[in-house]
Formats: sequence, structure tokens, C-alpha cells
Amino acid sequence: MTMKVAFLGPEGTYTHQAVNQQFGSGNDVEILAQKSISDCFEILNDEKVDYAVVPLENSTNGQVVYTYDLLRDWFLLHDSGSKGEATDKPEFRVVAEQFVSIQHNFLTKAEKIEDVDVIYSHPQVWGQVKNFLKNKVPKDASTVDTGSTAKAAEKVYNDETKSSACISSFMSAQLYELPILYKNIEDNSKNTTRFLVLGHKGISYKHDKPQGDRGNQEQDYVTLVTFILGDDDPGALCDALNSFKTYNINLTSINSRPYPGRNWRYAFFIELIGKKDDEYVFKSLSDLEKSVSSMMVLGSFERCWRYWG
Ligand SMILES: O=C(O)C(=O)C[C@]1(C(=O)O)C=C[C@@H](O)C=C1
Repeated sequence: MTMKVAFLGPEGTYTHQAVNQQFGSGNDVEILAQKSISDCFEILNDEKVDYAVVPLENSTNGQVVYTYDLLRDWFLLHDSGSKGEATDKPEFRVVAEQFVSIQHNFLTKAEKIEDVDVIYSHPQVWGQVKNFLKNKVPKDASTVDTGSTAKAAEKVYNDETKSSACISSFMSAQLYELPILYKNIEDNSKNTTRFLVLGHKGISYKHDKPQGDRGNQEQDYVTLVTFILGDDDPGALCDALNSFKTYNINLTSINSRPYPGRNWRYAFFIELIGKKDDEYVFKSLSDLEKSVSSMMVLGSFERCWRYWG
């Protein structure tokens, strides 16, 4: 049975590569490119696809804030921009993760970089190629954000002036027949982006076989939780996080995003090691319950073998 997978498109994005890693590119997988990360959430919620793959964070410049804000809106507010409590929560959850090594290339039809006056790419890219932008790009060239790195390649492909360029993947260079003027221009050679696979059901289809068997160890599972603190008590966050210590829960990361409606109030995202079902999280974090006004388990899933490099 064909599996339908939505992803941030068009084809050639790094998210497309994450889809290929997770599901393969056989004819049992139908991929549906979406214009935005938000559209990936919408089409999954409408159950028009089985899974949606979205970028979450990058090892060089951190959070993909668009995705964090969508997780907040869908799971804590549900109706983005609303000030009240979340209405009906979505059925889908985070069911897997992928890690893609991000090697950026400077693609253009121009003969030399001095002829380039505009550079397109996804906003997440600029922070990953700071040295290249500072040392190689003409000072009067402008940078323009696009919905994805492949969208940037599409724009350069359609540009007759030959004075535009994009920072995109090798796959985009091939798909949009764009010459690579500079290869691997990322600041950090280990530049990696983490992607989430969202779905209504677990990953029953394991294409991405790990190399070697680690066995079912605690650190082979990750649980993502999001919550909003209930009041302005300065100790509320410490109390909340202390409950993780009390229950000996291995907290690996905490992120935050503004919580609409009240300045300087935040939605928190925490990551725990271990396979924790909702009941365990809510039960063992009961102390947390006292200090939070809303909490959701975004998913509990297997650690992708690529995490270990
Ligand atoms: O634009 C793409 O190609 C994407 O897949 C999105 C995205 C991102 O949002 O982080 C993914 C990896 C890179 O860090 C740059 C862009």
C-alpha cells in the first residue's frame, strides 16, 4: 500500500533528503511537496497523508523557529494566535527523527561571483554560511529569503538575467541544472539538521535500518514534551525542572518560544531520554503539573541511529 509523505518542498530540499533517508524513494512511497512547514501540519491533520517531515533544529544555528511555533500553536494553543486554552488537540504525534548532513553549495548561471547581485535561500541558511557571505560575496549583493533552499534554486533556474544565485543542496543543483560555483560553503563541516517525522501512527515501516544493533537501551528512545508555566512565580521553572531531577529523568534539552497573549511568557520544549508514554510523563511529572498550566507529550520515538554519527 502506497505511503503518502508530506514534506517542505519543492523537490531538492534537505527535508526531501530526510524523507528519502526515512522512507526510501521506492514506488511504495508517494511524496507530496508542500509550500511551507505550516502546510505540512495542515495536510497531515486533514489526514490526506500518512506522515509529514519537517526541520526542527540545526547543529550550527539552532532552532527552526517556524516549526517550534507550529508545535506550540498546534499542541498548546491548537488554533494559532488564539489567546485561550488549546481546543481539540491534534491526533498526530512525533513518531521518528532524522539527521541530514547539510552541505551548502553556491549555485548560479553567472560566470563569476562578482556578477551576482542577489542571493536566494531559506532564512535558516544564512547563519550556517557566515564566513562565505562575509569573505566571498560582493558587498552590494543582497540576500533574499525563500520558503526553502529548493525554492531558491527554482527562482535562479527561472531567472533569465544570470545575475542571481542561491545557496542550496547538491540535489537541487542536479534537479534545477544549476552550475555549482562554490561547493561545501558551510562554516562547520559537521553542519547537521534534525528533522521530525510526524504521523497518526507509529513508524511500522522501517526503511532506515541502523548500522549494527544497539539493542533496546534506554538512550535509544527520546520523548518530547511541551508545557506552559502557570504563573509568574519566579521559582516556577526551577520547581518544574526539579521534578525531573526528583524522578531521575534524563533531561537532554530545553527550548522556549514566546507564548502569544502575554509578553515574556513562554512555551517550553523539553527532551527526555527514554520511551515514556503519556501516562508515565504526566504521572511522574505530577509536581510539574502544579506549576504548569498546559502540558503535552509531542511524541516518544526511537533515537535515529544517525544521532551517534
Ligand atoms: O530549505 C530546505 O532545504 C529545508 O529543508 C529547510 C531547512 C531548514 O528549515 O532548516 C533544512 C535544512 C537547512 O538547515 C536549511 C533549510
